[in-house]
Amino acid sequence: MSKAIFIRNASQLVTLEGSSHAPLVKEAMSELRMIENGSVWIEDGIIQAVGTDEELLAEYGGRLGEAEVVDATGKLVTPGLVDPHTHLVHAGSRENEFNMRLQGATYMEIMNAGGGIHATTSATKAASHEQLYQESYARLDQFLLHGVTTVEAKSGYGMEWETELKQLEVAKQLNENHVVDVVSTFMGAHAIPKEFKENPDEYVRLLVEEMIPKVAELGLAEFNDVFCEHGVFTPEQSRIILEAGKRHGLIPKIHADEIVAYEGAELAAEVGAISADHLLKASEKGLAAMAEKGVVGVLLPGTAYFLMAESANGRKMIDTGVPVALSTDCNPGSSPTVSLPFIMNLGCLKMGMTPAEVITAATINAAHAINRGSEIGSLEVGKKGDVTIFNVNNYMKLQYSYGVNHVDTVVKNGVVVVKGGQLCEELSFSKNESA
Ligand SMILES: N=CN[C@@H](CCC(=O)O)C(=O)O
Ligand SMILES: [Zn+2]
Repeated sequence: MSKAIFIRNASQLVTLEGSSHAPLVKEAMSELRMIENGSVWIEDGIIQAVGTDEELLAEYGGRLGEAEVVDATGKLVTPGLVDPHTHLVHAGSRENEFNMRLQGATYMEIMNAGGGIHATTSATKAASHEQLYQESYARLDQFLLHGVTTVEAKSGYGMEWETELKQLEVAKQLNENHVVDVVSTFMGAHAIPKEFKENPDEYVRLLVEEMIPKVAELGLAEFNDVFCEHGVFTPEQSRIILEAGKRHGLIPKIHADEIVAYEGAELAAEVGAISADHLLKASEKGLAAMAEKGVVGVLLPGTAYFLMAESANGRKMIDTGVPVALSTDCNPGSSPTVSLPFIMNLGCLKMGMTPAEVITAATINAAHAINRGSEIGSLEVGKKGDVTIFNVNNYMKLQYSYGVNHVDTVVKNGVVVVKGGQLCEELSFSKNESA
């Protein structure tokens, strides 16, 4: 059992209280439910009280000696950030492709020539379980240093059973051993493997009849994702794959309308996906359907930035009523970053979102995109003690002052794991010890 934590006197404490049941939409995305001079009492890993410092002192003043006090005077306190779309578990990097793209090659040209996702697939296949674990563990440390306490992680750099299994097992082990929570998605449908180029439907059959049932049976993923894109999986193939996942209890997610308009947003609404991600080219009809069905739009402005493409229109999506979340899309090809705060800055500057909206998008709405809205994403009684403290005194400054890591302290499951912007070395980062 961990010591109580008393975070005191934040200049702004963003609670986002009251939105655990459904993601926030439209104007409600700007309602941060902020408390000035705010404090939080966490015990046994769970938030016990949230209010002004005066209110909490009245309730817990007699127990001050029992708690580790974190002075947040002059600081911004938010729920631990949530990243709902990453390709965390992979081996290697692709700076050579970065160079090729700077000289005019496109992402799809590189992939169709056997690079891109295929290059990372080869590196991931060749890596041992231990290598993959260590590389991904180091990335999780970096996520934590940037204020992120929960990360979704997709497989998809195998596209054959053995390597998909290795990626999912690494993700499971990371979730067990690292303080950051890792939520798994099966993405065997990340590309058409080279061996199936002439007969992609045969690979779809393999996914539907063999891989998806095995993943579900082993309990290795909660979600099933597909790259629905011209030249990758067609909407019809995507529908077949997502429906198969549903039959096995895997919740659909979809990489939709990233490079060309392909009715991915419409498909997400039709199959009842929890989120549709990318959406750079999504149609108005598709976005309206997503808004109606409450499908979260996970926007990845870091990918557009890195691929030198025009960002998705976050402003229009919010005004249409789509619940919007933000993510790094951390992957070695189109977004090699772990900085969710930088992505939030891009949300403002490239997608017309406000500083308040991007906080909602990286906390409670991101939590809903991975079915965790009732556990994380807001600071309220009964939720996990996941808190990020920034060295700025107001939420607007977090986006205004960009390119700097403002994270001062991170509390995960009620334990201080980052202090003064550094990982706490005394912690072994084992969940069993921190919870
Ligand atoms: N678009 C497809 N998948 C990833 C990129 C993966 C890669 O290039 O390795 C994405 O979400 O951007
Ligand atoms: Zn992705």
